[in-house]
Amino acid sequence: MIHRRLLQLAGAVPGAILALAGVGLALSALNIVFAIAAGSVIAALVRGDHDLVDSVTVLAAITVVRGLVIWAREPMAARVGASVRIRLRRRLLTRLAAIPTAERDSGTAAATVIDGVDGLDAYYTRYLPQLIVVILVPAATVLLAATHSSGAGAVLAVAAAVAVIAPRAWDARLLRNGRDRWGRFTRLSSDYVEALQQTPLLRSFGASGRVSAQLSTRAEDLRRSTMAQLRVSVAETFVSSLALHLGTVLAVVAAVTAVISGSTGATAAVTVLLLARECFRPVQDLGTHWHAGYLGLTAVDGLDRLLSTPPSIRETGVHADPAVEGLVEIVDLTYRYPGTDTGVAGLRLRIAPGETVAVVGPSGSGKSTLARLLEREIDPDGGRVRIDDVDLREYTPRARGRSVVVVAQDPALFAWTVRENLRLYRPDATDAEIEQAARVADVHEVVCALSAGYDTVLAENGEQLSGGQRQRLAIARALLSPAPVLVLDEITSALDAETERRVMDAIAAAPARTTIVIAHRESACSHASRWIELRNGRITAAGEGPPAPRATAERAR
Ligand SMILES: Nc1ncnc2c1ncn2[C@@H]1O[C@H](COP(=O)(O)OP(=O)(O)OP(=O)(O)O)[C@@H](O)[C@H]1O
Repeated sequence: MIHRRLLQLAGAVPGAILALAGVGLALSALNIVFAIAAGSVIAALVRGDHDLVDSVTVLAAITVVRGLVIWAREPMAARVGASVRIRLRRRLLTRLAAIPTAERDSGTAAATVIDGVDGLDAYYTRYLPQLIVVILVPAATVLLAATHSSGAGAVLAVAAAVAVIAPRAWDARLLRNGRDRWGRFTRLSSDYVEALQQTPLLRSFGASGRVSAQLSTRAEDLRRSTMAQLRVSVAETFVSSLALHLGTVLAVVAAVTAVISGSTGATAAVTVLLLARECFRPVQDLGTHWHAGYLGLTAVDGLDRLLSTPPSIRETGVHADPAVEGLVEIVDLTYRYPGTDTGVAGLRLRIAPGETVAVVGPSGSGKSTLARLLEREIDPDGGRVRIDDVDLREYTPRARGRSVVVVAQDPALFAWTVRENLRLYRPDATDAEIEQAARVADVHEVVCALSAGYDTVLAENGEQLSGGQRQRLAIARALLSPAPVLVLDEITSALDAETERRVMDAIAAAPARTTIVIAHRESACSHASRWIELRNGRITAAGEGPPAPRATAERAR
């Protein structure tokens, strides 16, 4: 089955598929020559002719060349497969990066990017090249067999056609079952990812048993769906094999009948038998590759869905120079989450270079949405954010990353060394600069206490650290960034009052940057020269200096 969408998704593979098909054709040609040569050797033996040195040399040479071709084909197929997988994964990951975190389903995304793409490998590198071989080789073999016995040629032609065409009757069903199975598989993956992420929570609420029962039900659903698919697959293979075996027997019977009737020589029967094998070999191989490759076919919907999810942002900016001053202008900024009435509306704010502005407001008032817009995780429906007179959308991703850094409340850390994590925004930061940033963020002592200090490899998302330690590492990482605009989104929520004061004092004492502090607690805003208050996505109050403590407490309600 040729799936046009899969060909489009793979990109520039037709050349590579044709090359692999060429190798397959060369192998089949060698097999056919071998069959003809072997037929004449056997016929010569039957005739009592023992001068077989030349013929045996030819057979040995073909065997060696065949071995070499097979040896060359495997790395070639592996290379083509790897290049298709890399290209597809790059496209998928680029698209995933443009989908806001809240709209992603990690389990489905992981299943699609890992299993779905892996499943396609066999389709591109085995099935499609073999399809070309199947179109040409059986036809050539039938013609050759017909020169020895027209009856045998006719039988082979019918059997090969049945073996190739009959299983297609099940294709639609197979694809339908495959899609159903893929849907169940991705659902199970999502549930597993979620259960693994939330294991401590589930355990503490005594919900592990319930979730594990739900996982068992989903796993059973998947098993049933897989068995249904296998049943169709077995029926299809049975019909195909029957055609191949009956075809071989009937072709030989036809050739032997021709020999008995004297219309052809004894060599013909042997040659037809060997040619029948070569006529059906590609068809059998196609069946095998189909079963390996159609797993990928069933993933095509998932791939397509991911690739056609509209990105929340389009990277079309060409402004490659990062901002230097850090002048932030928010002009009539409006964003509504799709299908809701929530977000932010008509925000206007001008922040001078080096100024610190606090953004306060009750939960759900739009503070993090503003941070997302400043980071360009999402694009506004109306209005704009300008940094140093350039619209955020006009920066290239690299220039934007060097202009604004957002530190989130629950920052992401990688399973790299502490040093590599800290170098995220500035790969060329020296060890001394890294240590200095860690001291400013009050996390140097914590890092030194780790088994290998700055060379300690963190667990996934820095899970061996406390929430507050992770926050401070993220602050140190942001301080190392050359970006002149820093957005701190509830970064001290996990710190005690004393550590929060030290960290905020140190940030304020660090070289001046434009800083936007989003916080519930007034203690995090003590260095602000101005504050604004958001309610229901709008600026409802503003003032000079840090926000008043009482007012902040009221706002947080
Ligand atoms: N992905 C989303 N899809 C739909 N609505 C959302 C999404 N994220 C946030 N919202 C809604 O947008 C509004 C603003 O949310 P936002 O996260 O910006 O609030 P916040 O002020 O940062 O709250 P908090 O102080 O609790 O972090 C809320 O009403 C929230 O429910």
